[in-house]
Amino acid sequence: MHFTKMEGLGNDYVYVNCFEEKVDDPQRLARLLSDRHRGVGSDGLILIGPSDKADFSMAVYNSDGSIAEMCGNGIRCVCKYVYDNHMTESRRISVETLAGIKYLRCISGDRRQSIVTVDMGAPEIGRDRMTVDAALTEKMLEERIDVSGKMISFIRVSMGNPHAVVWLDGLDVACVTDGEKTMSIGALMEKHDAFPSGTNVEFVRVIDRDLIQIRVWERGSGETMACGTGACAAAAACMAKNYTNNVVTVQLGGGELHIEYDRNKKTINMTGPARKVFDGQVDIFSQEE
Ligand SMILES: N[C@@H](CCC[C@H](N)C(=O)O)C(=O)O
Repeated sequence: MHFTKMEGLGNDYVYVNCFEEKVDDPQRLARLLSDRHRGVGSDGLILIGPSDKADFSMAVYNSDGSIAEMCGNGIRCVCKYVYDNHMTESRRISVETLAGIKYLRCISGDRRQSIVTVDMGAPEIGRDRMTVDAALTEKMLEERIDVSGKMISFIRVSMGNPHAVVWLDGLDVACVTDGEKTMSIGALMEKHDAFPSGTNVEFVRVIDRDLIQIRVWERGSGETMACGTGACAAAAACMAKNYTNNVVTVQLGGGELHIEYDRNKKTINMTGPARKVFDGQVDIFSQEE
């Protein structure tokens, strides 16, 4: 089976072109290929296929094989993949995902790297799934849960997939940045009863009204170098709390994303890089879990 490894800010996935390849058990394949010691090594698997509603479809599997509705860094790479492989001649494409149809524009690029903007749709904030503007007028957006004896406040945000945004102020920094302990809060929140479908967790530090820094514990993949939907969720939560302006730079371990909230459409645009790492070929029958 042919595949391409691609990454956005170090959030890396194995991409398979399902116009040409048949994948019988994508969840198992995701686990096999994502293994950083016995496989290709990635945060998950992304299948690019046909769609009757959009130009292409994208299916996302985390490294543990679980299904995700959407992947922000991954979808920018899909845009680069289909353009570079002449599957479209247009720099503007639509992609069907489990979180709806997303619209993308490849702004610039060469063989190695492209810059892509994605309309990520409307963030839904809090239990009542409010828009950013509606949430701005609300006082009680935050929820509190007991995570292994520690009370953690967070804001629930859906970008089509679930997120919990936690501010670092007031939280002992060591407990989210310190090796295994980072994992413990993120990992415990991911599987907490408060999130029936699990959750991604963003740990946010607001630098000023134009800049935030985040680390993300991803559902199904653990801590990653970057998360596109996580950056949008964190930015939306900051805007809803009036901590930042409507245009914000999000710094992640692997680099920066530019996030813009469109007041008229109520949607978020995300701009960032998409890079090809290498093409490869794998004999999936010889792979064992
Ligand atoms: N890395 C992604 C998100 C991938 C899916 C996520 N782990 C989930 O299960 O929802 C991104 O860039 O958005």
